[in-house]
Amino acid sequence: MSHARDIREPECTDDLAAEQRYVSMLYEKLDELRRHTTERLAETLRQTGGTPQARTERDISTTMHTEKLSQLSAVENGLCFGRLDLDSDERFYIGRLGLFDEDNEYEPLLMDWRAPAARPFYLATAASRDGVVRRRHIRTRRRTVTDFEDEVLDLDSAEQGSHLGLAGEATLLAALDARRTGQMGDIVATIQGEQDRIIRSGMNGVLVVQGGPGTGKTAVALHRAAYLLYTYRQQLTKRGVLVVGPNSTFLRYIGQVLPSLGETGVLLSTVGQLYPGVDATSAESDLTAEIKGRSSMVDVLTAAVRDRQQVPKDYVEVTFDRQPLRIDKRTCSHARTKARRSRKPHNQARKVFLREMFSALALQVADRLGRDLLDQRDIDDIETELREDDGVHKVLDGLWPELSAPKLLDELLSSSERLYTATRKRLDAEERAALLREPGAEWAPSDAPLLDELAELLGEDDEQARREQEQQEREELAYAQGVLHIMEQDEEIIDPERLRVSDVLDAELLADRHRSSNDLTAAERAAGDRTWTFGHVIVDEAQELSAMAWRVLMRRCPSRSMTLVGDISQTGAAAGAESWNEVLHPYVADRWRLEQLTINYRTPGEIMSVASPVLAAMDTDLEPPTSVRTAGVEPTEHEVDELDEELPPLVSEELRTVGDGRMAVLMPSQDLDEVGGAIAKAVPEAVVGTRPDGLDSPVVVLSVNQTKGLEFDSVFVVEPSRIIEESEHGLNDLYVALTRATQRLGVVHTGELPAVLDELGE
Ligand SMILES: Nc1ncnc2c1ncn2[C@@H]1O[C@H](COP(=O)(O)OP(=O)(O)OP(=O)(O)O)[C@@H](O)[C@H]1O
Repeated sequence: MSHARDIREPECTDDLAAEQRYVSMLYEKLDELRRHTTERLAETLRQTGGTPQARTERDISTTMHTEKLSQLSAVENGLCFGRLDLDSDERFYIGRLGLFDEDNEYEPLLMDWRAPAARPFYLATAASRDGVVRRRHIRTRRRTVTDFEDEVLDLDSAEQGSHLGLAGEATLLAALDARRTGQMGDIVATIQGEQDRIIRSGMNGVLVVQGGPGTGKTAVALHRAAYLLYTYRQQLTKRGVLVVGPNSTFLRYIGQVLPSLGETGVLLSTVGQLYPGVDATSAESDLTAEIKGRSSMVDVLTAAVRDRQQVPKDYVEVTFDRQPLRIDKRTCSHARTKARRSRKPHNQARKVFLREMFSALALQVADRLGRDLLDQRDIDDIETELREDDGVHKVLDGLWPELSAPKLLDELLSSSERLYTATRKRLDAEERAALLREPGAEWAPSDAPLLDELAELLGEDDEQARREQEQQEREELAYAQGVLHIMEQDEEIIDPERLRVSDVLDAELLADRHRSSNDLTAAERAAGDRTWTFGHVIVDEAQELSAMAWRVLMRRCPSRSMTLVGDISQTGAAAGAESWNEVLHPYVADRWRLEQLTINYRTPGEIMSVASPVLAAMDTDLEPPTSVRTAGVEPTEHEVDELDEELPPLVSEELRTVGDGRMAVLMPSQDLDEVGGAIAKAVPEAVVGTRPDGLDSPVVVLSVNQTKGLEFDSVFVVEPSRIIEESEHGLNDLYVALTRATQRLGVVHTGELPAVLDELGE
């Protein structure tokens, strides 16, 4: 039972008509705003520039109008979804953005859901009304009002209240019962009280949101991003917001939520994409990922870098100025010590090493020529010649090479000698063997944090970056000159009398325009810049991150303004977290706040009865979340002899029941190729693994760790015993798999069911 009381009486058709009139007026307003913004944008684009300042202003206006337009088109569906009637007889409509009546002193016509005054829509209860008499949930399809649900907040209705204290229960349940589409939708019309408190929590410091499966952690995290961007727009537009998710399938799944809320200034990334230019997705064993995730890898990488700062055993001889020149151990050791003592990163300390070496070698040459006969200028000349000598350079490059993170890591992981030198104090032989791989092998997700760490240890070579920037500017100018040339030729052919392009536009101006048309949002610029620091960082499935991944994220967020959402009982990664304190203590000690979500919106009661004993079997004191609803369907159990033969027909049959919904078959990763292959052969709609089209297909076959954060109308969990045995966090994995379904669950197995699923057998 809800505390919602439907007060629609016979006059409700009038009410519906009245709401339709109001909502239609809002859409007219929206159309008008779109027209106006389109005109302004066209006007701005027509301006040719003039002074640099005018050009900058034009570019800013262009970006502003373009963003405004995409925001206005994003709010088309469900523009208005609520109404608040207050004690004061005032009435507010709540929606996806704010609309005002310019002709009437900017009276609010529609209040943005994030505005402080809209808050009672999510929080007011009969016991704590906050001036609200009635809350109305308005449901629309396209621009038509189809229905509404009223809650009258008085003590009478409080007595009938739902024990879970849900707001807009009928609207909420309708949203939860809807078929899944393969894309996560926003929940802006039905955010619940405990979620709202998290969404609107202040931006400073680290906020951890712990919640069991289906409690809306992902939804809350994304709505929080939208709320923070609205409330702290100035700060956050400049630095951007980073949202980190467990894999690219998940990012595709959540990709539409923020745009549907009109927010585009957010960078979505996996850990494997945090090092610019790399999309690390290659598979690796749990052991390898776990070792690479350890914080002691910092020492390993430091040792690997030092190993590349060599001195000769005795000496190396090169010919300089037709005479032999000895580059000896003592000189090199001295230069290396000086360079290391500079405490600069490797590539910058290299300059110190070279300076020391060239000056020592110049003196050596001067001695040979007779130093008494030379003055300082002569010695400087010798040094210049040494610097320009390829032979000398080659030797010094070998002793202290300039390194890039990808090159060093690749050379380290593909050489057993280098690995031994860097890890002998930290790893045993078996662990070392787990790290060894082929040269040039694809990067795995756990490599990205190592690349980032190495980039820190190596340092950027600014000179190189500057040279590249200058080169790029020269190329842009040459390109612009080329464009002008072609345009002029065309014009000459068409009309020699006409005003020529070059009369109004020179190449530099054109190049400049080309550059500024590359005007990127903070999120886009951040994606290509390893040293970018974000205004706020949100991590979903945060329990999966390794110690090394946390180091990268903390570097990206020196202000420590972060929201971390996750569930310790769902930790699957071998390098993942056992407790939030263990993760955060090294960075913020105990200065972090914890919020908990307790209501499960996804998994129906019948399925949670099967999943809860799995949680109870783990070494945790976490409670399972309370399901908000039942589905009216009991989970099923299917014992089979041959998976390859018997599973595909079961899947086909289930697909017929699911209709136009989505289904997933989840299994141990070791079975994915064979059993997945058999399903794909027999069920043409099936997609196996994390192909981009997987979420759009009626049925997808995934391993458990590929299913993190996702949900489906119906789920088959295959071989639960093997899921438990397959990894160190096997029970957690089974718990994740069992809690992915919104309606129906089937468990398919060959041998005995594990004891934790006794409930199912009964
Ligand atoms: N207030 C709400 N109104 C409507 N739907 C909601 C609400 N809260 C959560 N949901 C829905 O419940 C489902 C589960 O939410 P979500 O995926 O955010 O949970 P989660 O805690 O991240 O789950 P997990 O940890 O198991 O991945 C989603 O379909 C989401 O849209």
